[in-house]
Amino acid sequence: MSKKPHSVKVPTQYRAAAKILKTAVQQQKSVKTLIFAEKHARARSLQAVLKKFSENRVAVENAIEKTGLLKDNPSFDPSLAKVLVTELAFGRQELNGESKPVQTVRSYKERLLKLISDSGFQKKEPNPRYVRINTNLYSLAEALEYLSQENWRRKVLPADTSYADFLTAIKSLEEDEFMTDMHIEGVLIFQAKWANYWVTHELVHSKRLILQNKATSLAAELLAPPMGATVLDMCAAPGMKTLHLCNVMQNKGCIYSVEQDRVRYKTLCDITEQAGCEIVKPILGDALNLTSDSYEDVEYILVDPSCSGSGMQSRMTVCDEPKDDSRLYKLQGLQIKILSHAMGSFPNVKRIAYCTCSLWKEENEQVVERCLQLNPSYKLLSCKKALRNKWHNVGDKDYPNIGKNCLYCLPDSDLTDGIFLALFEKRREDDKD
Ligand SMILES: C[S@@+](CC[C@H](N)C(=O)[O-])C[C@H]1O[C@@H](n2cnc3c(N)ncnc32)[C@H](O)[C@@H]1O
Repeated sequence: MSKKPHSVKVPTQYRAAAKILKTAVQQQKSVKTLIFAEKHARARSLQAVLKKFSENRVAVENAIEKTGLLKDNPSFDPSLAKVLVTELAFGRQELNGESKPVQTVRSYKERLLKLISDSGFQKKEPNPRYVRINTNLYSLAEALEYLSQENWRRKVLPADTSYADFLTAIKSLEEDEFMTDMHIEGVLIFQAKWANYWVTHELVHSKRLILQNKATSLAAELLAPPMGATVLDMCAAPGMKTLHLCNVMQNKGCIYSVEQDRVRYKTLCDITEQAGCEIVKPILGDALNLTSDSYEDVEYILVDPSCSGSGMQSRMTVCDEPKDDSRLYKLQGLQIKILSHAMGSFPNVKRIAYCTCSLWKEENEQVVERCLQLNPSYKLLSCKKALRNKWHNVGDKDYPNIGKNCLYCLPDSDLTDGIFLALFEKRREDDKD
């Protein structure tokens, strides 16, 4: 009796990507976390194809539906179809092997590509690559000297440039050009095409340069603790803002950096040590348990609590993400608890910065509103004024006296990740408002 021939297997890489996609959609899990857990030798190529799918999801899903690929082939795994069509249209533009699913997608190639090009689908231009100088280890002068030696051209704008003109200048950066940021000293801006170039750069490995989005660098910039100050970072890991605070304070003073998650605490310790932070005291524990007995000297506090992350541009969205009210409600409760604890527990505090990488009002304006009600000894400062009015996006005007003082970074208009920021100051006895 003749043996049934073995069917040709789908290459592991496509199967692994499809499995991740399926789990991410069905279990609402983060693609990045799933890739990390996969321990697949080719994590990079998995990441590449899934990122391409996330960027071109509408076009891929539309083309699959209109060609009838899944209807004609009912046993075809829809996640695998999405991976293969993405690779064919937006990735390597060819498929490996002779497995049945690969052959099927190849047979639809012309129709798929025509539908995608006819749809006029325009991929959103990615935002620029921001690189921040870690002044613990490297100076602005050294960085500029290095870039000039490497033939990068610095695009310099006049000192009175408006914010709108600054944004236009970023959009028209040439391939070999870079700019320095108009709000945060030591933030360098490159075309998005250099994103991966910097990931593997020696200056980044040695922590002299830090890959940190401009939006998240605004928190330490606006809190602005002076040299020698005592600062409490209540939600600190992995430590990006602790490190920036350390730079703002020129590595002089004291930063208590609190993190409750043991694994993330270890990362916080490693990063701050490698980055040359001499004033950081990492603390493993719940920030809600800190009392003024041990932290009476705290003058400045950063509150950057866990949030929905809805503003993060590096997240890979692989399906429609409806607003999850019950999750937001829980997060809001924790955010109010932590910010209110910051306001109520430390007698010598002068300023507090609250930030989230969420664009939901529930985690932003509503938290600020509630904490001001609970802690009337604090008032809001205008973030826009602190940026010399060179800013466009503020909070929602439906929150009187709150919205206008808060700040949003919005991906499409500010060319950054999406974040929210509020800055509080302790009232003096004679303060009216
Ligand atoms: C948004 S992340 C902070 C990012 C960090 N500020 C940075 O810039 O790298 C929030 C962190 O706060 C931690 N966290 C949440 N609630 C906490 C609490 N009550 N006490 C201490 N850490 C907390 C979480 O484990 C998480 O690592």
